[in-house]
Amino acid sequence: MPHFNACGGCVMQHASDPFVACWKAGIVMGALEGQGIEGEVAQVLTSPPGSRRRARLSGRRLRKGALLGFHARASDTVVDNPRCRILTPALMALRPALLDLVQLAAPRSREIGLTLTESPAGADVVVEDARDLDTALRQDAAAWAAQAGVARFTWNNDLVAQSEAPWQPMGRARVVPPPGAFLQATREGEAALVALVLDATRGASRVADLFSGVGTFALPLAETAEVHAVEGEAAMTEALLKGWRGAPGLHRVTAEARDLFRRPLEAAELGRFDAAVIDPPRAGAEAQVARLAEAGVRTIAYVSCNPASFARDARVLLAAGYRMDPITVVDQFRWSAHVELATRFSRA
Ligand SMILES: C[S@@+](CC[C@H](N)C(=O)[O-])C[C@H]1O[C@@H](n2cnc3c(N)ncnc32)[C@H](O)[C@@H]1O
Repeated sequence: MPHFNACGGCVMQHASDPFVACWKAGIVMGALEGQGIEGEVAQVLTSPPGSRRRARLSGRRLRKGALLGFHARASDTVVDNPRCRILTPALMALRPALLDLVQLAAPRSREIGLTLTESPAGADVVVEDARDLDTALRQDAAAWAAQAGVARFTWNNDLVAQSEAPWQPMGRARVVPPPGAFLQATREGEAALVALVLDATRGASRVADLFSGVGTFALPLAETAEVHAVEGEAAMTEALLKGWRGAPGLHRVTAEARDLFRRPLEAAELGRFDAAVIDPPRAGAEAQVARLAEAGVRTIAYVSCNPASFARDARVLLAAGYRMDPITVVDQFRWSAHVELATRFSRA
């Protein structure tokens, strides 16, 4: 653990897996207790080392060379980490090329952001806060992408090169997410969450997938149910629908770009669903959960990346008469303080 003391990506690399699992379960239990909820953590499913297939790193150009890594704890210092133990081997193999990219793209005065996503077609690389592209720099950037062998390369929202569409398997569909779009951080974590969601909604024939992203849950659900996916980013719903159209035989999937904080699905709209999946960002889904409770949707599979907002939303559902199943912690951010979980709420 050579970078454990400095790198902010991992705070618990010195601890055993059972200790970290227990610690994370304790964070969830603490959040529930804070809302006066008695709950149970049934299991903790931790993604293995070397499995993070999506990460946002920072890069800084130096007089000689470059730095590439996560930030130091509570600091804006970039910690260069040539032996990172969390990224996949394919992303680590890209590191020498990425250091060249930092030298090409970063202005002297500030760092750049690099969002890396592994796909079966090759890496999807996005740089942000990079130097402005002129003709010469665009050519250099395209040459970098060709030499690095990345599938797609986006520079300050500008598509510079694409040798192949960086698709992701979602059930039997193939989805090409927009550059930098959200994806579950590890394949193992995604598989665990999909299995939990499918299990929680088993038997449902019409499912609302709220905060659907590019279809991580919607497309596997469409094997057995009609799905209406709702997501804030139109580019993500478009990618989802394109993936669905390319996978004949699935049940009908419809999708809607909608801000679920300001305009949650109303109880009247929710009446036609016998199950809902909800996977909000860290803020939780206060407004949407209130409508789900009002509508009385029978089964709700809740996936959360923040135990505190989850516990607040859980309290609303429990007060409305729902029962909460034991919780599964899905740890895609091993050695960090980040905690994700999934459970089912149901009512008769
Ligand atoms: C935790 S991600 C889950 C995505 C998807 N369920 C998955 O597993 O890949 C949360 C999603 O909510 C979307 N989102 C964020 N704020 C939103 C809002 N106000 N209304 C609708 N969607 C929003 C994000 O774009 C992101 O795709």
